[in-house]
Amino acid sequence: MSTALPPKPRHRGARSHVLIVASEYNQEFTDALVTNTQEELDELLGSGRCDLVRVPGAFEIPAVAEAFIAEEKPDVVIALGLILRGQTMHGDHIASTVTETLMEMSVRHRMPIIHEVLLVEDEKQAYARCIGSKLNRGREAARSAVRALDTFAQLKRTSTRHFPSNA
Ligand SMILES: Nc1c(NC[C@H](O)[C@H](O)[C@H](O)CO)[nH]c(=O)[nH]c1=O
Ligand SMILES: CC(=O)[C@@H](O)COP(=O)(O)O
Repeated sequence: MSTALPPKPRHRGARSHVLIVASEYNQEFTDALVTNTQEELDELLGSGRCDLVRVPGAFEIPAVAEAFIAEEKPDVVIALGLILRGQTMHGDHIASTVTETLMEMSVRHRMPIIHEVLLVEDEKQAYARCIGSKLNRGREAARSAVRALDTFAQLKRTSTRHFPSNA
């Protein structure tokens, strides 16, 4: 287990468009994830556009993110959700298919998609990651998004092979 959040990055890029897609299931925890992500983004990015879309459960995150990517072309997507392991494998199935789909989308669109759709054993683990400050995955998501934005912006500036519109 990681016991420390990544350090706060310093954003060097231009105004960015961030899209947060967050599920509502386990709402006490997912609302806290959203709030922590938004607060950290405000601090790190300052200006820029940040849209928030809520969906019923984690399973709905990839399809809605895909639709918004096609329509709105954000610079980065942050996926937030909380899957509490139940008595069956249902939660595990959701977690693995969401993980695989988000990765596939990130590679296909060549854009950063930050994955904080958490799979936890119990409410204690959920509290520590969504509400507590030490392991907060909302804060972590925002920091990862800002770092990824800078990495992709740098790549776009220098690469004409991967981004032919630079040529
Ligand atoms: N059990 C959890 C779910 N289940 C709901 C699914 O994500 C989905 O909405 C449903 O199967 C209809 O397609 N979702 C979570 O986000 N967290 C859970 O713990
Ligand atoms: C309904 C769900 O998605 C989830 O809570 C599954 O729980 P369980 O595995 O106990 O049926």
